[in-house]
Amino acid sequence: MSGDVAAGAGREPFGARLAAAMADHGPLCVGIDPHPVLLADWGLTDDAAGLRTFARTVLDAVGGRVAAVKPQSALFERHGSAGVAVLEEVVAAGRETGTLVVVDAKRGDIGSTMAGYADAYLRDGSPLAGDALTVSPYLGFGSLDPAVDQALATGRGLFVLCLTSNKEGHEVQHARTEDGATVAASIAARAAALNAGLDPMGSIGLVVGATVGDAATRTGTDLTRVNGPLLAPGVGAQGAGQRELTQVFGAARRQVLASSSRGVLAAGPDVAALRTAARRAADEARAALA
Ligand SMILES: O=C(O)c1cc(=O)[nH]c(=O)n1[C@@H]1O[C@H](COP(=O)(O)O)[C@@H](O)[C@H]1O
Repeated sequence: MSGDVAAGAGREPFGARLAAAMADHGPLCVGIDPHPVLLADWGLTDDAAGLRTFARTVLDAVGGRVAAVKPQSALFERHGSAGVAVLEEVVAAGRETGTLVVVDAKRGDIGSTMAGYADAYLRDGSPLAGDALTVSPYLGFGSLDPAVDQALATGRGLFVLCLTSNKEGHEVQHARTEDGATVAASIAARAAALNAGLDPMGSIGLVVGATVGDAATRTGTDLTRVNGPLLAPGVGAQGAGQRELTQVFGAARRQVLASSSRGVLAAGPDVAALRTAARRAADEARAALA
């Protein structure tokens, strides 16, 4: 495994593609999270047909206009194979719009099983393979090796959970490892090693919630050395805004891809209103992270 494996299928590495998309459209990822309550608000049924209309509406509004979209797998899986089939359609349709697709499935397992997830979410030709996948390193960062290898070989990316936006995350992420470093700091250091020397940035990103306050400082997590994208959920519905983005990321802010789901989706189902909400969120993120 190394950080400079050539991208497969002639595709530029994810880190380079994301850097270009963020420069073009602003540092915003719009989450496609079809919560039951949102489906009801939009006048849609809580079934596969409702999911399809919901996701297509979001893509009509923001496809080709934002840096990335992030379908939340759990909310498609709720409907079993019919929901997963819609997720596959969303991945394909999102990629056709030219917007990068981050599949938010937070996968993590022992290495041999992780290879299966890597095939499912990161292999060329797999119907669930977007441009990047969220993964969980809490079975040990090395357990993610199959996903790292597959991502780097196919020009895809990973977002590894590091300092998550939920209030319980500190129980694990602030704990200390055998060498005395915090779990979060050691995860960031492993990502940094994989991204070292890559320009404009590597493809192994981290998830650092915009809600975590000064957790990076308190855990000794040096985000400025990661040289990879920092996905920052928590913007909007979880309470983070421009001030939090600036405070949490400091000197690492140029690597940040702010992520908002309900904060944008609440403007639906009107396509123009969704587009305006996404534009506003992207402009705010750009200003906060400039
Ligand atoms: O990996 C994620 O995207 C993620 C990590 C994290 O620490 N916190 C977090 O909220 N998320 C996801 O980001 C989305 C947040 O949605 P909103 O709170 O509606 O903006 C959900 O799909 C979450 O699962």
